[in-house]
Amino acid sequence: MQTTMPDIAHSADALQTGKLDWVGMGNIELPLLFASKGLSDTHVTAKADAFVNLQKEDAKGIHMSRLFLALDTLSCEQSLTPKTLTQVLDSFISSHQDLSNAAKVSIHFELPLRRQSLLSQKQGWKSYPVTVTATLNDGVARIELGVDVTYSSTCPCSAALARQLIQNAFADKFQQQTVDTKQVHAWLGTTEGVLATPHSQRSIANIKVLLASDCEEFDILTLINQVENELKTPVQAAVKREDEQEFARLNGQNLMFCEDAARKLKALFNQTNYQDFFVKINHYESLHAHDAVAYAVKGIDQGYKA
Ligand SMILES: Nc1nc2c(ncn2[C@@H]2O[C@H](COP(=O)(O)OP(=O)(O)OP(=O)(O)O)[C@@H](O)[C@H]2O)c(=O)[nH]1
Repeated sequence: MQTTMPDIAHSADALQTGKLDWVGMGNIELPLLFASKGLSDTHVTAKADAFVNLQKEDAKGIHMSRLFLALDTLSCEQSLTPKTLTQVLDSFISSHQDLSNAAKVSIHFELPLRRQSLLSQKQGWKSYPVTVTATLNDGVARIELGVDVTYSSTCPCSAALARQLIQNAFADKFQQQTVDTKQVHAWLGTTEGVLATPHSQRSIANIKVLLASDCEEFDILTLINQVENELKTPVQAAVKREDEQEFARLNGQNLMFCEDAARKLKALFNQTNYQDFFVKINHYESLHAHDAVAYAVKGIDQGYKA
């Protein structure tokens, strides 16, 4: 004899009634094919958080399996694009008629990209943490793209202090009026000559941009290239000595406090078509045990808050 299975979400009373902002699942394992302009579709091992609101006050709960299965269709039958993401959200809501009128999905993954070395024409893999978040509220979709870009920042204050020590050492060493160029050249090549170096640190820019509402494809490559070209000192993949020397030059010519990095990216994003942007700069100090941090947003009404 076949018995009907209990369906608590439909039949049971809520212990306490009331609306909820978001209900769903976190950390869903989700292999995906990520599609983005200028890249071949890339298999990524993503984790997703999926939610709907619960606006029916006396409903026991939402139907988690319906969210899960909509994401599974995205994983098995489609690639991740703004359009398929919006379809997922549509399906979250259409499968929760009477219960929900808002849906949200957030997908995180590491995107491996081939990156060119600075001078030696070599290439290597570099992985970028990417987050795609989409919401659908009363039929209005909002898609944002987030990425963390790692770079090196050399302290301008430390560089000035180091230069002063070098000047003082030079004055001590070469007290005569005229100096022999060859002798100075050789001396500059010793650790006695350049007796101090400024400190620099691995730094991370957390970027979030709100895509234009008619955006049909992701363009993560342009976003990453824009940020790296602006900061000038991204962490490298393949490095030969000539690349390392160029990296040292770029660091010396692009000294920056966290304020400088935040202002540069703010100026950059103010010239783009993104509806809104959020920047958090983290300089993981090597001078201090704490971090230097700066935030910047576009500053529009109802937009990102710092
Ligand atoms: N709503 C809700 N479901 C949960 C929770 N934890 C686990 N689940 C389980 O998620 C499972 C899937 O729920 P449903 O989507 O309603 O499953 P179903 O009734 O087989 O699917 P439908 O026939 O489409 O309604 C159920 O077995 C729930 O017990 C929770 O905290 N809230």
